[in-house]
Amino acid sequence: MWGRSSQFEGAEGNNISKPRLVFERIQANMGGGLSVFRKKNTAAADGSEPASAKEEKPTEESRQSQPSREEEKEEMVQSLSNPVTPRVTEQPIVVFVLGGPGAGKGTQCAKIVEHFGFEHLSAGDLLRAEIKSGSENGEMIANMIKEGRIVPSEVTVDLLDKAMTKSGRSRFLIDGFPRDERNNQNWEDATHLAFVLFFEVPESVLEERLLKRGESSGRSDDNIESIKKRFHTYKESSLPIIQYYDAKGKAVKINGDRPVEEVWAEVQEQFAKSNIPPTPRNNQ
Ligand SMILES: Nc1ncnc2c1ncn2[C@@H]1O[C@H](COP(=O)(O)OP(=O)(O)OP(=O)(O)O)[C@@H](O)[C@H]1O
Ligand SMILES: O=c1ccn([C@@H]2O[C@H](COP(=O)(O)O)[C@@H](O)[C@H]2O)c(=O)[nH]1
Repeated sequence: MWGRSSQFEGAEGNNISKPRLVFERIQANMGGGLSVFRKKNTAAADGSEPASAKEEKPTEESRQSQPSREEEKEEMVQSLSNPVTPRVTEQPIVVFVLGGPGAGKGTQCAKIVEHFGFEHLSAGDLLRAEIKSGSENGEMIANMIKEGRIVPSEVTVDLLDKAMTKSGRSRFLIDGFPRDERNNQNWEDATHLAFVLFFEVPESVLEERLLKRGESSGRSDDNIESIKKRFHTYKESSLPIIQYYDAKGKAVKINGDRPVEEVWAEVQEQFAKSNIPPTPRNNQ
């Protein structure tokens, strides 16, 4: 599918189903934050299966307590005219930043933040912060990261969701997510996905970069055992997501195997081509 041959070729015929965009949009002023993720039918933190359809069937009582269409419309009109919460009038803009481990996602995101006023949310950073916070999921997350495995979607989307809400911003660079089909299915269309930046870098170069970074990063997964496992997970689970977005015409492939400034020049071109206005960070 990709023009340039890469060591990271996804599994042949991997058929990613279209995300089911069915979760009700919960906007900031409609009770409880900017929730952009579908929260139903996600796996539990221990990886167990979601609640059964039976459990989710509405009862007569719950049906009666549901607002009618008219009530919902009225609520929406009121929320739109509420001057305290103007954000509901626009969909948040999202750019996914994907690529293999060490492809330069974080490096380029830092530059994009400076020039284009995005909020940078690295899923990996959020998970590492969760470990440090002493959360009950900390040990499980730490193990998954060391093993190069993907943390249960519910945990990651919850962290992203909270970070988006807390930021109070309207344009987001989501770095290192979605990483597999489950992550992708949890994404809700309350945001506008502008495009997906995909940094393509040969595996040998990635390995060299990560080992170098490991000399000072202190990351539990910047060692050769973890790196090999991360590459495996990337090829098996993450590349098909990039291919899915490519098929939708959303992926922008960038050769990341060049000096940082050369990569950055192309990233800038891409942002200039998109219709996202360059807003300085403090004007958001
Ligand atoms: N274009 C580049 N050329 C050479 N080295 C680079 C380039 N971009 C980033 N690096 C270096 O490679 C390492 C990995 O970069 P970075 O942390 O930005 O990657 P990443 O994709 O965010 O990684 P991860 O997925 O592991 O979080 C860092 O040490 C960084 O300084
Ligand atoms: O959506 C995500 C993002 C990350 N992980 C886990 O974290 C590590 C490190 O991620 P980086 O993007 O390299 O910082 C990754 O290998 C996964 O174990 C995740 O599970 N889900």
